[in-house]
Amino acid sequence: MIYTVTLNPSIDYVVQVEEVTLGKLNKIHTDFKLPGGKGINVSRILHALETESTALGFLGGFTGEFIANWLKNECIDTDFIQVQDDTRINIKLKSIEETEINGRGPTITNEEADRLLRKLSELKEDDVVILSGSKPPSLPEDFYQQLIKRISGSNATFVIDTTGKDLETALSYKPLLIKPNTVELSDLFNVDLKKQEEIIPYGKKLLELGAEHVIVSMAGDGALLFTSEGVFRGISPSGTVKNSVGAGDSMIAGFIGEFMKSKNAVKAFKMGLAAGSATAFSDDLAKKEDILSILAAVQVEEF
Ligand SMILES: Nc1ncnc2c1ncn2[C@@H]1O[C@H](COP(=O)(O)OP(=O)(O)OP(=O)(O)O)[C@@H](O)[C@H]1O
Ligand SMILES: O=P(O)(O)OC[C@@]1(O)O[C@H](CO)[C@@H](O)[C@@H]1O
Repeated sequence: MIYTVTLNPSIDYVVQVEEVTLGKLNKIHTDFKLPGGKGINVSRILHALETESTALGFLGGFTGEFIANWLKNECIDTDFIQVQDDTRINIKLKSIEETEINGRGPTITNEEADRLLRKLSELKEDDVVILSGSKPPSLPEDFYQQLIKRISGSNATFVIDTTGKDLETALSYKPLLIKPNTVELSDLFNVDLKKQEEIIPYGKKLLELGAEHVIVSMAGDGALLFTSEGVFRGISPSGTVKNSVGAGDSMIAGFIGEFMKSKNAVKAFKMGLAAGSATAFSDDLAKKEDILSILAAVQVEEF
């Protein structure tokens, strides 16, 4: 079974404003609301690709209800811990450039946090848990580590898509996949990585530190896959970018959905690249037909 964990879900409030002027009244051209949060996005793409998962994490208030209803309508299995405080609203402002304003997230009480920890003590060996996104600040600093210990204690595997210390600490527990983007990788090693050649030694280092597969995503420039078999470069197909929010989550879902079936990392990487680009070319997350039509155009070569 695949589980996704979103500690800090959101309503993504997507607003289009022709030109934003700070300090003035700006009128919205179009707007819409989507369920957001990285693990939830992964569950939605997995479902689009006909791989079922259960979405876990914390949801609260009217905003949490919006997300729960949306996922129910999409027939996605969920088992969220209900919290007292409201789930956050993240603003995705589309203008000449894309600007994101993300909330800090609700207060999670110790009792609510414990309920999630207990849930993750009941896993089976062949379960995979995808841990994605930021933590609300009220959770303990080492909360991801506490979750990973439970997962590893059940001999289940995990994927982690987060940043900084949480990502660094997770490596020694041998994640099946990590997917930093270029900025996140640069931050992790306190360097400024720009070219693909510069990224290679750091991707390899992440394998040495414990990750089984590493994808370094580079938005429109594609991605690099690092495995014990070698390093592979994936080229993104070109298209009209509508919304890059969730492209990284789609890439993880594409990879894991395919890897769970074939155990073939290069084949899974191709599906990840297709799902990432298909989402970048869609208003919401990609649909199955968009992903499959892009898959044929995805190119992967050994680096
Ligand atoms: N502009 C684009 N054109 C084509 N493909 C894209 C574009 N942006 C993203 N993708 C695809 O999606 C993958 C993941 O995108 P990106 O590197 O932006 O991840 P991310 O930073 O984790 O994104 P996010 O946090 O917005 O979900 C890329 O490696 C690429 O395959
Ligand atoms: O604050 P986090 O958890 O790092 O990121 C949250 C978020 O920006 O990530 C998703 C896209 O990847 C969005 O749906 C959501 O708003």
